[in-house]
Amino acid sequence: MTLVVDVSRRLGAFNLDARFETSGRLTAFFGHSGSGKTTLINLIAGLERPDRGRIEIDGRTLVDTDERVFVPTHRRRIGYVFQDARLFPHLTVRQNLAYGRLLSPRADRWADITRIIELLGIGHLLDRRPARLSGGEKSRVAVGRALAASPRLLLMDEPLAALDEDRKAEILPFVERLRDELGIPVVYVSHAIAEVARLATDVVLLAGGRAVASGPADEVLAHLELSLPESRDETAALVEVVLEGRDPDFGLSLLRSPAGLWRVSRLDAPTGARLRVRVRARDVMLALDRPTRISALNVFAATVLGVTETSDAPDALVDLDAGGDRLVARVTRQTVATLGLAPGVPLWAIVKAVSLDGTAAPGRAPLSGLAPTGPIARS
Ligand SMILES: Nc1ncnc2c1ncn2[C@@H]1O[C@H](COP(=O)(O)OP(=O)(O)OP(=O)(O)O)[C@@H](O)[C@H]1O
Repeated sequence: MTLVVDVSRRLGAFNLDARFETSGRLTAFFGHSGSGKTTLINLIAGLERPDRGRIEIDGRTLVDTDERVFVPTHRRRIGYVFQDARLFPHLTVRQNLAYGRLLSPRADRWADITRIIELLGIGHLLDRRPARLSGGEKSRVAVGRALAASPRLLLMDEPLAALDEDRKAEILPFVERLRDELGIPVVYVSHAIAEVARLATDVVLLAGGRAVASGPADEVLAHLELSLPESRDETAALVEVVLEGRDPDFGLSLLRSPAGLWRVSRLDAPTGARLRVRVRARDVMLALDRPTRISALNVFAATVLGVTETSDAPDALVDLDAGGDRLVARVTRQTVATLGLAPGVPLWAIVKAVSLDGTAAPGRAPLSGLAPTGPIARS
């Protein structure tokens, strides 16, 4: 799916003026509160009209103010999961799902309800009414009802916002299954970076009503602070690893990626699990000589790909290639000068900590078995 957006919309004092294109399997709209995320998905869903502009999905125009095209919401075939589940309270789960199905024209129905029920793990809830469901169960049923309408695109507006951490952890694997097994493109609104890092294949960053960056998740998050200076500490590389096993002597988990072997605190996942770890720029140090006798366990040979000055004057971001893995380090501009950091310079990257968001790598996810661990593994 390719989603093309170029729209303006004024709401009181707020001006949305966003332009981007995405073909992601799961595109996250990430931005702080009030940045325009909900306004944008309301425009895509057809719940609001832009003052100016155009929205297209796979070449099909949904809105074009110049051409006076406005496809009404019910003809767009877009599923919408709201922050609150908005289930019909007087209907059972089964009837809520059946209602979703009724919304789709017979000829366009691809949704297999049995498969959706299995995928979301809601088979045991079918005869209950929403009042007898937990928050997490309501969210899963709301996703099921949206899918039952055989949408071409699923919009999810902070579907986990009302849930506590345990319930969130329960739902995230289901979102991963949607992304990886159902093949339906998802736009997922969030202001939680760990969720975005875990789920997104692509990211659109919103700030003050503008799309300030968009592209593959790893590229956007590696330069996050260039577009959102306030998210400085979250600037990070995403590294796909395989859990190779456990170090018998010290109980550390061993992760393998093209850069080499990573040692992190014990991770509760099956051997062979494919995971995505987040390596923050602030947690990577650089050395021209191979460091010896240091406390950090994860030291990788790398080459400088580029140096970018940040808006914070003393700092720079250094992009690195570590055997095929992309890493990013934040150092001072003085360090750039002293070490002579420039494209092609070989060096050593010392990783001080790795974030484990209970993350399954997009497209190659194990379906279960990964319980989220503490957020940071010191190494
Ligand atoms: N109908 C309206 N009239 C006036 N201002 C509005 C209206 N709807 C939204 N706004 C304003 O537009 C801005 C963007 O709102 P929006 O809900 O799109 O942000 P958001 O990024 O989704 O925020 P959050 O993460 O808090 O849900 C906010 O400043 C909001 O107050």
